[in-house]
Amino acid sequence: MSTIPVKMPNQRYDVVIEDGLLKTLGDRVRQVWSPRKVAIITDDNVGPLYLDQVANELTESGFTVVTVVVPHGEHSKSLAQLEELAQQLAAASFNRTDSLLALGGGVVGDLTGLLASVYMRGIDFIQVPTSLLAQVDSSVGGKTAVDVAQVKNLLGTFYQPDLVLIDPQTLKTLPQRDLVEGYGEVVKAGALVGGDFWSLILQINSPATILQEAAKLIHFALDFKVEVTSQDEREGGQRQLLNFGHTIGHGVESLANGDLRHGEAVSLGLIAISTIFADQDETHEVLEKLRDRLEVVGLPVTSPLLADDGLMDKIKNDKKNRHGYLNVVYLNAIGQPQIEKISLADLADKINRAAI
Ligand SMILES: NC(=O)c1ccc[n+]([C@@H]2O[C@H](COP(=O)([O-])OP(=O)(O)OC[C@H]3O[C@@H](n4cnc5c(N)ncnc54)[C@H](O)[C@@H]3O)[C@@H](O)[C@H]2O)c1
Ligand SMILES: O=C(O)C(=O)C[C@@H](O)[C@H](O)[C@H](O)COP(=O)(O)O
Ligand SMILES: [Zn+2]
Repeated sequence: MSTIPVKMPNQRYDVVIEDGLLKTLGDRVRQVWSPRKVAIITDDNVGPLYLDQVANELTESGFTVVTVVVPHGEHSKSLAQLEELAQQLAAASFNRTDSLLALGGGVVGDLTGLLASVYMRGIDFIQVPTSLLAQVDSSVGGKTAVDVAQVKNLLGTFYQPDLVLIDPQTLKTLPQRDLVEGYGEVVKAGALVGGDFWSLILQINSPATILQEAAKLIHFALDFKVEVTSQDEREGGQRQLLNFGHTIGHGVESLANGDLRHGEAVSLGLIAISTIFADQDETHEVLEKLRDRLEVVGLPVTSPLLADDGLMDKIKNDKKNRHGYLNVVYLNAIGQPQIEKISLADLADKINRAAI
């Protein structure tokens, strides 16, 4: 068992990582919350696997449990779904003393976090991430969101959970495609950090090894994410590094309209941005190292969507767009990231010329 304390400017919370943690979830939650009504929000894949266990744990610890199951997949990160959930909470008479628990992947986490931040102007919530992506990235740091107008995360808030409970054992039921896509965010983080984290990534040669090394990967990724987000919650500076691969990645993810998982889109985005900046021996080496690590587990490194006429239209909606200029992240070497300001016109030109 290990606990990573997260100290935000106005709040602190713990990230607890432990095999089999779901079995003691009630006690853990009781350490941060008094008895109250709790809505567990999950999806229709995760629900049948873990909802009864989590609901029983909470009930036995004195909580009154309401359960809500949304359809799995990115399409549930929508305003319509958010409104439906708010109506369900209102129908169950939830008020400011009641709380939410997100049980699932990044979709459930982002949606539940946003709901918690706006329901009655803010109620408490806990993250119980069950996908690799959510365990290494989305459950920590407080970004919440839904997609609107086919723009990723267009509406969202910064809103921190009271607790993050990670049971790596849940990854055993994760389908292989979802395990591997989550690993796209791990490669992103490992390439930013370098050192021992990257050395571990060099040992991962198959989906099976991702699973074997999951606990270590979660620790490395979250140590980094906690450090960055606790110093720059609102993404004014270093937090922008976590968007490595996302400028073009989010563009292709939106174009794919649900056919690409987020981590797959990030994989494409990491290669695309690294190709654009591969103008010296060192940056060429970075590109080849990333390609090797992504390809070896079956992540996509090229897609016709990168040549789609609509790509720049999606990219211009990026939150990092300031008056036609974007801050993009690339690596001078593994572990040596750089944030670079570039005009949209220049980026469009580079994407066309790179022929990724
Ligand atoms: N807030 C953040 O900082 C942040 C960071 C990265 C990604 N995200 C967002 O996260 C989302 C992607 O998250 P994701 O990849 O977890 O997708 P997801 O939530 O759709 O989960 C992937 C699939 O795995 C299933 N699943 C999850 N856990 C399971 C388990 N233990 N056993 C069996 N099936 C399981 C889900 O039902 C789903 O079908 C995207 O919307 C992305 O934008 C947010
Ligand atoms: O936590 C962050 O900051 C990140 O950028 C992590 C990303 O992996 C994640 O996909 C995030 O949701 C992207 O946020 P956005 O602000 O680009 O929508
Ligand atoms: Zn991401």
